[in-house]
Amino acid sequence: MIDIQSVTKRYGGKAVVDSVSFAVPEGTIAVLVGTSGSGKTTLLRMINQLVSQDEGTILIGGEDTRNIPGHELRRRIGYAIQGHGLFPHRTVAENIATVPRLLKWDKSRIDARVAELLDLFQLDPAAFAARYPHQLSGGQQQRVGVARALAAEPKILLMDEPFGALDPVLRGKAQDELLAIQKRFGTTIVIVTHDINEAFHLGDTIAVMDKGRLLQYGHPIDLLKAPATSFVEGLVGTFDRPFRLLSLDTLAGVIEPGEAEGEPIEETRTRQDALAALMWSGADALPVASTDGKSLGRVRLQTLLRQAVRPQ
Ligand SMILES: Nc1ncnc2c1ncn2[C@@H]1O[C@H](COP(=O)(O)OP(=O)(O)OP(=O)(O)O)[C@@H](O)[C@H]1O
Repeated sequence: MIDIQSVTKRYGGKAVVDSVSFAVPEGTIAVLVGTSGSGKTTLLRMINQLVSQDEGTILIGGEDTRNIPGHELRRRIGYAIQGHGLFPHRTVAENIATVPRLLKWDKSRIDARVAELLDLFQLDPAAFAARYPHQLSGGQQQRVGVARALAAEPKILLMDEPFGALDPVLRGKAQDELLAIQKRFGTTIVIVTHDINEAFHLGDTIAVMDKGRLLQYGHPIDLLKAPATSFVEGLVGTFDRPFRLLSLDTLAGVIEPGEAEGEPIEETRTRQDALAALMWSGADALPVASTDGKSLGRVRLQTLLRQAVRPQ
């Protein structure tokens, strides 16, 4: 658990983070969104004490971060930034091994961890371990950046616009990779993004910042159901709300018995994906299949439309 209590940071007398409080439960993803200059990066960097707060307290697992030496804290907390920040004169393997080496892991453990992470990010160790960052594509560099942040198995991962430089297709893949990794390791993640779609896709909770203040913090459904201010309402998109709502859940829960014509849709896809497929095909029901291709029933347009109504 990361517990941020009334944290303030001032530059030149002006509060750029202004008495912000919220808690991120263990094993969940909190997304920070908001206007440019609203204090998101500053807040993120206070969690690992790259920036020290002027007021307030940040507790990690109940421990006040100011009582933990900065270098130790930053070894315990993974940090990935836009543009990945890889060391240009170190190989991919050496980059990923940075923190395990500082922690004096033995060589065989480091090698095994590097190989595991490269595999996990679908970078063949034989082809990539010995390359230098400039010999990788932007998307590959970004994955190495996240792999490096995860190398010492941190319980907490901070990410500042990690996918900002990726094209939409790679960005979607990187998001899904992150969700899979988070599920596997139970990592607690705080991620800054400008992309509200990314926030809804990744966030168990979303924190909306404006001018240093936290306007709202809650489950994505809370933001849709009861936006705290007109700024939040505008951010979640008045016209997009029903689609966002459908994007939060998979098809499990709306599958009905029966048959339907057409290409089956997998049960792990979102309800928004199913609505799009139904609209595109002009059908009023589609077959649903499990990931291994087993037929599970059908999803009906009418059922999905009922799910898109403003929650009470
Ligand atoms: N070291 C610093 N010295 C002075 N002012 C700073 C410093 N770091 C940040 N600021 C100011 O604090 C405010 C918040 O900056 P921050 O980078 O946290 O915002 P942000 O929400 O992450 O912005 P963006 O989305 O554009 O990255 C900005 O007005 C910025 O100019």
